[in-house]
Amino acid sequence: MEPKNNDKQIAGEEAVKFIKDGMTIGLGSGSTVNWMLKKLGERVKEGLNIKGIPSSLKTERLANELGIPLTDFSEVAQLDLAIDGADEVDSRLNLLKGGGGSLVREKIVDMAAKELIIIVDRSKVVPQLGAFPLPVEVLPFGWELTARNIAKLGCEPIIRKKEDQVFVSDNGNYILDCKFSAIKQPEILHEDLKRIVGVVETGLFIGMGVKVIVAKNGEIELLK
Ligand SMILES: O=C[C@H](O)[C@H](O)[C@H](O)COP(=O)(O)O
Repeated sequence: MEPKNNDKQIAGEEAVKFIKDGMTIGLGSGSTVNWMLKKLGERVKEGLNIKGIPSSLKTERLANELGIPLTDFSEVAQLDLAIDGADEVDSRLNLLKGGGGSLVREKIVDMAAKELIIIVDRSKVVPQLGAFPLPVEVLPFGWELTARNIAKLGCEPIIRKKEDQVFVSDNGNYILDCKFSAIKQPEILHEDLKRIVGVVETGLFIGMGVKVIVAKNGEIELLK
């Protein structure tokens, strides 16, 4: 059996086949996207003419190292394509994202794209979202109160930490990882969370009409 990392690489590299000359591309975040960026960097060196908008500072750094030209929303109103990873994909192709803490910028970038391709290994495909704790980005001010209000929706929010320090997102905010027993109605949960003052965005990406490239044991499957 191929190691899982290889499947991330296979899914990432497959997505680059959808990138055409002249496109403006949303560049997602995470380890699977990093494989896509490496392949895209090679294509750019060979002469492919594209511009990307990164969805995180990490992606921006890697894209710069790889020589991928970048732009931003002061110059671009709509992206031709966005390519992003996910932590879970359900049977209706709803997504749970934000394991790396990049959910807000990812949602802005992904929603600005005419087409969104999600790249995952098979372990991310689940019948129902929610085994992975749902990342919710919140304002630092009063985050404890925001967390108590979120808890009323049926979860125990945990403040995300990195090396014993509170994790701070690219936007200067905190992330609450919210473990619900199951997320049966993601649309409703997303709306309920967004009504809580202090919540910036949730990691639920619902009904975005995505194509999903799934790699399993070296084989590719396309879900849409
Ligand atoms: O905030 C991070 C993003 O939503 C990632 O796209 C997601 O966590 C998947 O990451 P990976 O490809 O590393 O599993």
